[in-house]
Amino acid sequence: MSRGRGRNADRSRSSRLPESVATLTIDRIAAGGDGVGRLDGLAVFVPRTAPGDVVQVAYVTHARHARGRVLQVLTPSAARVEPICVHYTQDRCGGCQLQHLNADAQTEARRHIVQDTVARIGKRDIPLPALVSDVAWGYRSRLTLTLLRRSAGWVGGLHPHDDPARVFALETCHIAHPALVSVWQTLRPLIRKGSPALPVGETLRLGLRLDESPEGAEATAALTVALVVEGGTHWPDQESWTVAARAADPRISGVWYTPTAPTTAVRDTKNDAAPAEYAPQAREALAFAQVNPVVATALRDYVFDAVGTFAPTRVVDAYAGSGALAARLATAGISVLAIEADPAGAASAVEKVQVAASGPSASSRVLCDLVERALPSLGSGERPDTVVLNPPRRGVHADVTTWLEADAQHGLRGVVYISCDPATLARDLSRLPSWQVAAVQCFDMFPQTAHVETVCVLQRGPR
Ligand SMILES: C[S@@+](CC[C@H](N)C(=O)[O-])C[C@H]1O[C@@H](n2cnc3c(N)ncnc32)[C@H](O)[C@@H]1O
Repeated sequence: MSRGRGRNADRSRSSRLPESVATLTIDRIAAGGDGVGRLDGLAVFVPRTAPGDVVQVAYVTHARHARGRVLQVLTPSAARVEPICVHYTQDRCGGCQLQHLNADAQTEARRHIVQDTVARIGKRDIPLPALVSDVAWGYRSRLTLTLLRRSAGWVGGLHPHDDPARVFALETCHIAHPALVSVWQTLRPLIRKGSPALPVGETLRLGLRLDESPEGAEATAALTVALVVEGGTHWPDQESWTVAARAADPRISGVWYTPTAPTTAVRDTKNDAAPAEYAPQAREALAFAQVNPVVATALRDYVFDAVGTFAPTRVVDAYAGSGALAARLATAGISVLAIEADPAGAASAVEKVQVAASGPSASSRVLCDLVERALPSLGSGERPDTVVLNPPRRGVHADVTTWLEADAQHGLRGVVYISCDPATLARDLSRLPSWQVAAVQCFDMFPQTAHVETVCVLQRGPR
């Protein structure tokens, strides 16, 4: 996250600073997906390069590193392949970072990103993690586009990696499920025309989300797609727009609208204090379904087994989403406390856990609260022996790591941390000196990108 902000700040500074030109060899892929080479010890980050490339670059030096752009590939790496998406080359689409690398090179890049980041930020040495992979294309069950108002109508698309203020018109996306792409192609004329009107505003986000996991669906033709429109102040024409959209494509199951800056009040179930404010980022409420359902199933199995290694009787499932793991643990006879801040997610978790809990897991329950507030206020009889953490990209609040470190938690035997951002995982590990990494495994949830999902199993002991 911080690296993303850093890159944007670098980008705007770079546009004002003079460039130098040099030839360099790319050694590795850094977190974020840029290739890195060295010039007299100075690390130069160059997007869209491959380990082994010899490139001529124009670069700008910042405090402790430099950022470059390729002028010419002098000797291409053997790991290079021709990207299959026209937007990757023609529009420099920022959605994928590694389409120009073959599958093996992508796998190595993601494994090393995790290992290097944990060493650099977390100050821990871990073995090079294995990566569980499945399909490389058409895997995304969600597609989020930016809509920009034009003099007449709207343009909808994604941002170039080197110009986040610009939006190019998206025609296709090879990592999104074909049903999403096909619904988007049907919707484009309606959006371009701007009638019926979209919400009142200049910039909107449009999310397309498969209602059902493609695994479970008989065929792509049977899939339906929910639309989530975000931004603007209000949407007087929502009803007529919805009618027009569904007439254009009957696969659209519904249209949800959230004006700019959604904020949800979180009920303090403990002491009835004034509700805390919880602002779901990037509409986390609608993100319960994993982006890549096939790999998500492998990940859930791994997490379930990892929890089992601690022979738990009482588990906290923190950042529980809609409660799939909590319900599975309760079905296995484990008493679970699921904590989820989003009221819609928590409500869905309540339904699942109620059905699953019986016998030894009958005391299972769901708390709609912030994890950083709920954990420190657990009573002594409620303390878990195992904790699952599955936070959003920003990682866990410092109060959570403080709680995991506290002496009072000595009954706690294991932590299973699921992370979609190696940098925040590494930061959180650096705050957990009394926990050692017992196992680490990566999941290829986002092929063609530099993103990777990591599960880190922690047990008590010197690091
Ligand atoms: C990465 S998702 C994980 C969801 C779920 N465990 C799963 O596997 O699908 C993170 C979840 O944490 C919730 N969340 C974010 N910040 C939170 C906080 N501070 N306290 C409690 N829940 C939070 C989000 O609403 C979201 O459901």
